[in-house]
Amino acid sequence: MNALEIHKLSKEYADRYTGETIPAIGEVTFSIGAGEFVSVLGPSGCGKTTVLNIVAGFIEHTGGEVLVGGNAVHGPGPDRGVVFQSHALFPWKTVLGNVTFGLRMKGVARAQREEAAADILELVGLSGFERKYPHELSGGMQQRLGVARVLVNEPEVMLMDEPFASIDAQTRRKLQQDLTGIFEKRRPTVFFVTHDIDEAVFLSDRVVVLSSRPSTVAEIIDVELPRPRNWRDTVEDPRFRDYTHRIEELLGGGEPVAEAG
Ligand SMILES: Nc1ncnc2c1ncn2[C@@H]1O[C@H](COP(=O)(O)OP(=O)(O)OP(=O)(O)O)[C@@H](O)[C@H]1O
Repeated sequence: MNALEIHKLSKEYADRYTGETIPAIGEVTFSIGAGEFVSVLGPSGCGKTTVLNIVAGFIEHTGGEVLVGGNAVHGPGPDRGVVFQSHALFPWKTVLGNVTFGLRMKGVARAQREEAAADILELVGLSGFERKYPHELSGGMQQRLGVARVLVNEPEVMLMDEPFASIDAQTRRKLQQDLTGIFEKRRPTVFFVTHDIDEAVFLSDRVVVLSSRPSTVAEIIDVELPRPRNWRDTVEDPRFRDYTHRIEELLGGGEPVAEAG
């Protein structure tokens, strides 16, 4: 069974002033297998965040179906964990308090939640920072804490909406590398929204490219690059450029790739 199934999803917004109907998502169908990393890319305003927010249960869809672990989505739930761009950490809680919050809500005993938190903090490179507060961490560390906080709850699907968008280019590369390492060790199911083609190809098993609004799936690219991945080796693989060129073409921003021969 797929961890996430999106079937003929559509969404219309009503314009707040005119009441006019705005079709945001035309018809989108794709699925994500358990333990798979799938990115969604598309032109600005095509509805990527809308799809993610529907899967998260933050907004209702107009048509079609979204299933998480076989159950229809009609609101937020603990089977989905969202990593926000702006971290959404609790500023008054320590690193440990932020990571264990979800487990506490689920009634997991203290010893068990602290053990789970220790594992996750080790995985994301935040061991030793348990007693710090979010404001004492760098932007990159806060982002890793955001990932840890979601991962520790072992959601059916982890949703990430441009988590690195507000981070400087240098740190961003490092965080992408870290996220790949975390993914390869834990294999969560990830639905990742991004504008960055290189990022999508580097991180993903598959990239879903959406058309402009009202969006449909233009193409799904299977990224057959070996894991474990690191930036240096991955960009040197000629297939990496083939994938990014193909996506550029689909988004209408790149030169057509010359036919071989
Ligand atoms: N609450 C809303 N009311 C009306 N229209 C909306 C609302 N939210 C989004 N839209 C419209 O729906 C379309 C899709 O928006 P969405 O933010 O999902 O796109 P996106 O692909 O994530 O955009 P970007 O690439 O710029 O982040 C846009 O045209 C947007 O203006």
